[in-house]
Amino acid sequence: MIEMQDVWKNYPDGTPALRGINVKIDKNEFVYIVGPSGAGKSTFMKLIYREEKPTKGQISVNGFNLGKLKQRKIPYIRRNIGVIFQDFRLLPKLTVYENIAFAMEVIEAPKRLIRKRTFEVLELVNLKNKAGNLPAQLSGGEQQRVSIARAIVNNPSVIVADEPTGNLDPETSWGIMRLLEEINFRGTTILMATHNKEIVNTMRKRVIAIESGTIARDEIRGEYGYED
Ligand SMILES: Nc1ncnc2c1ncn2[C@@H]1O[C@H](COP(=O)(O)OP(=O)(O)OP(=O)(O)O)[C@@H](O)[C@H]1O
Repeated sequence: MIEMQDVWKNYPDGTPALRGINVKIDKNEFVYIVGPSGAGKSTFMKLIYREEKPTKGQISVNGFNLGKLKQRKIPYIRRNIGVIFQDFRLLPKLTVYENIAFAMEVIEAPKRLIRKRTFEVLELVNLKNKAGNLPAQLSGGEQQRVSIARAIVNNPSVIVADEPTGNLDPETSWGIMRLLEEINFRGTTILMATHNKEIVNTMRKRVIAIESGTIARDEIRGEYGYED
């Protein structure tokens, strides 16, 4: 469960990005974060995976207060939250297999488990046959599937996806959405920031709209609501 109480974020240069966010997201929800460019969506996500800290207010993930988190507990939170980006962010010199396994190596998982689990997620994203390829040898959709495999390999309870279909054509985007739906169905909470009107309006999930750093809308089976 994710909870924010009166969360504010000003960047060091003074830019106000979030202004008094209150929200609760339950285990197993699928939530779209929408809103105009610059509204604060990425900042909202970054606070959750602790890339940024709030200027004011409280954030908790699975009962852990992120503000009071001891340094040694940070790996636990990071492992519990998988992150997916628009530009994939795979390590270019590592193979598909190695990119995924690396996420388990950094948390010092046992070798045998790494091998077993990496093949398991490669199977789930249907890329077993590309295990030995480098990212540059894959299509955009395939690269995004590798990044999804990497995000879920440590069995996180939450996936944060910041415009995961932003660089993909419509058909490939739908493939990614089916995969995220499957992962959600298996019990992972998913937060996805997107500008994709068609996806939001077709899937009809919870929609949180952020405008000028505040929550302008929060609907259970919401719509995209903008024209871009
Ligand atoms: N590191 C930073 N330093 C200063 N200002 C920042 C920083 N990151 C974001 N901002 C500013 O904070 C505000 C919110 O940005 P954010 O990236 O969260 O918006 P967004 O809704 O994700 O936008 P987009 O849809 O274009 O990705 C914007 O005014 C932006 O310029």
